[in-house]
Amino acid sequence: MDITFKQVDYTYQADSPMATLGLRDINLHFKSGTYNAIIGQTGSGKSTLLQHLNALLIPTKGEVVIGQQVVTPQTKNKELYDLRRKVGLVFQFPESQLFEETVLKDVAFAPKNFGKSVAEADEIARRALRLVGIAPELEDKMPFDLSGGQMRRVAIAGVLAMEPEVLVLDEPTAGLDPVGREEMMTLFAKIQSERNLTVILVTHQMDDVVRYAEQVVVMEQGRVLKTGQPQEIFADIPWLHQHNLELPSTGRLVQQLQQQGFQFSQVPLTVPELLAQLTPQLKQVVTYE
Ligand SMILES: Nc1ncnc2c1ncn2[C@@H]1O[C@H](COP(=O)(O)OP(=O)(O)OP(=O)(O)O)[C@@H](O)[C@H]1O
Repeated sequence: MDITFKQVDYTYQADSPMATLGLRDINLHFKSGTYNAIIGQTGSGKSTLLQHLNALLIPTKGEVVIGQQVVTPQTKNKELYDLRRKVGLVFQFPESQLFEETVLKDVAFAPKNFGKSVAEADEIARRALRLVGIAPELEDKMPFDLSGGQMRRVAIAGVLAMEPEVLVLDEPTAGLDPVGREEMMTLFAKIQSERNLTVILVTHQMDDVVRYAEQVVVMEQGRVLKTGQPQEIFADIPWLHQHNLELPSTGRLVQQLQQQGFQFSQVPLTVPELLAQLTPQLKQVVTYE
């Protein structure tokens, strides 16, 4: 599903003395089936923007077009039922929202709620559980008897069981160890390609942005500062510093190598790119010595 923001403002507590502008003049396009990342400092508006993707918040000015659905300040809640089914939102620490007495019931809750029979909903739930790597023998356990990583997978299966076309991920690997993070990110990439989903990921992990995102959106103070491919966003190290944005790990290494006199025509974003530029220079050093 294509998603377009047209001149969107969002004001918290509009028409009150406490009014705070959360988003200002957002113009953005997320192409159907692509993997997008949103980055920016704390308070830059990332979560506010995400909540517009399934109309948890609706713009106070402008419009958001999600597939066929146009959401404007006048849109009524009852018009948004279909949209909410098509856009799955994985919040930070989604496991905190598990509530049913068994794993299977928890995952089957959404499809039942959206009108499927019990048998159909259970079948959809089992498919989603297999996709996230939860074995059949865990289906009858209480969610809270599982490990933290398994609970998170169950919560994600609950979102996938809605069979969404768009998957919105708000720091989905927060609190996981490096192995758990890697597994989770690989899982999202697999789901995206298998189900041809549009993915929109908010993260502070720049290595994940470089590895997975086709488009990166940089936010600052409620505005979009820049959009582009990772190569365009991470090419300018002084610009990243100026806006307090982290570098991917290769970027940090490149900085140290530059201080030692090594030169890079463009900032390498992956280890193979780094090696391709570094190896000839290392050979020269060895030759001179
Ligand atoms: N419920 C709220 N009421 C009033 N202001 C809010 C509310 N939620 C967020 N804001 C304000 O809106 C702005 C954008 O906040 P938002 O949470 O979208 O940023 P963020 O980039 O997601 O931050 P973080 O990385 O910490 O999650 C901030 O100035 C914030 O203080």
